[in-house]
Amino acid sequence: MKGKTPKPTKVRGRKKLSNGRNTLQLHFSKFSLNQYKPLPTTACPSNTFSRLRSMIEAEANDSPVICVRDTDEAAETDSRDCILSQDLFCSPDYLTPENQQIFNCLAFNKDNSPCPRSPEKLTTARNKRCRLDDVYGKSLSPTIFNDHQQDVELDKDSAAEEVSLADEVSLDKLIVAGKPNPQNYVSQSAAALRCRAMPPPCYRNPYLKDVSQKETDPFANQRSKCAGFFPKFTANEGLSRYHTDFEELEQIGRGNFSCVFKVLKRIDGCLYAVKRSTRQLHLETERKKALMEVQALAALGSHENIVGYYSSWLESEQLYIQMEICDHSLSKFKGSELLSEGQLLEVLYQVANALRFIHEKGIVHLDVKPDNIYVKNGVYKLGDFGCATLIDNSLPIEEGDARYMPQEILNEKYDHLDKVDIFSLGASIYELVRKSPLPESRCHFSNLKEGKLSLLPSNTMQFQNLLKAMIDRDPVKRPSARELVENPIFDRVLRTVKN
Ligand SMILES: Nc1ncnc2c1ncn2[C@@H]1O[C@H](COP(=O)(O)OP(=O)(O)OP(=O)(O)O)[C@@H](O)[C@H]1O
Ligand SMILES: [Mg+2]
Repeated sequence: MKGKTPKPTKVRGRKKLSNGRNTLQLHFSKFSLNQYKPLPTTACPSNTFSRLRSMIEAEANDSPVICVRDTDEAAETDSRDCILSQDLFCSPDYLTPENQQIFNCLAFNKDNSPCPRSPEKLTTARNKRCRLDDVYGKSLSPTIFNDHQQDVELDKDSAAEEVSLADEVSLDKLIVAGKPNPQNYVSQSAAALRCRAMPPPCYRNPYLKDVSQKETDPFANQRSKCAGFFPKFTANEGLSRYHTDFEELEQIGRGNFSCVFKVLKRIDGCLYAVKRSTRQLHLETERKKALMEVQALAALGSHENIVGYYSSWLESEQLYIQMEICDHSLSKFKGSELLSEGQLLEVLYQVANALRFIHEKGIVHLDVKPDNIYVKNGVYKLGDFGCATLIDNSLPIEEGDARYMPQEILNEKYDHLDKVDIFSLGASIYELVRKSPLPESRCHFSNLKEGKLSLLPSNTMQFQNLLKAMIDRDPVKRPSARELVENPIFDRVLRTVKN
């Protein structure tokens, strides 16, 4: 079709551009990386490259055929073919000479010409063979890989096989060599590259029963054979997503398991909080456990009184969670500033609202405490879902800070998990009223766990009775989150908000 840009097709590691009528040929087939010496900018053959550029433009404009033959081999090739060297345009980064300046000469970006596209995935036998060659290290100069690296030999029979794409990344056929065959080998770097090509597994979100029934990992078999090859992305390798995407400004918090940083996201210029696990999660079981926090946040979706969740990823075996940034947590008020009853009712109402939302979704928090309630522009938000679990007791339970836990959970009775959150919220408010931290030792806080509150002379009886109900020894007698937000005591709060 006139003016239609031809679709690139990958042939034997080269890019073919042809619309059948107008043809453009570019040959660099003898352009070996070993031979390549970067040209000084002044010595750049600008004529050749400007011709190259005008040919590409002519091709896009459906102009007449122009052929440039830079090599002898090019002359032998069918003039209807149009080949751009795969080595030139589609090499993995580690093959590219460090100081390569060829694109400077092409200056493609100046006129916003599109970047060369990655080759499309083909299923032809020729293509697969070509890729197999790569695995065997034939098509890559051995000098590019480190010769001193340990070689891994491939099963010879597999050389003739047509492999599927999944097979390409399979190391089923790799056997640690007794005697390396120089023809049939793949260096560890190449094997590692194959492993890198595997997408990470899809974890099942246990909080979304209907959506993700099972984990999907089509590469599970191959993955197990790649142990030791998985990349450990670090800042040193320049592959850190954290450092690529964010500018770290300052540390704003630290918990038992993580550090939280105030960061600037480079691409959108906005501030976020990024929480990074302090421990490295070496085992899959550890990773899955840590992931439950983000899975809970993701399953919940957004709510004004829950800290906003944006994204998460694993890097250097640590979990990173990108969240909405808040001003500070309520622990700031412990023992120092006095919060009025009106302010405390505000906290109570908003956090109860968050609890109502999460309980209705079948999730419980299990670590409600002032440290995990954040404030942003006067709005209170529940954060740190590291202990979140399902209300129906179908997931493992790891209770949070023992100071805020009711007796039944310490006795491992998990029948009313939603009421555990109610108790913890009551205990948190009680702590803020008293301005002194709840005692660490068990005997000292046994009164609270018995449902006993000391008198709070500066607070109304209505307020004290509500707190007392929230920390009742019997979980059944505690109000639910819904009953809590519907309590007439909050009419005051709502009236103030409306005004
Ligand atoms: N989104 C946020 N905005 C502002 N500060 C935050 C945010 N998230 C966490 N923080 C701060 O970082 C501290 C630690 O965060 P968090 O409680 O999530 O870590 P943790 O290791 O899971 O803690 P814990 O010891 O309670 O299990 C919080 O108490 C709070 O002060
Ligand atoms: Mg915390």
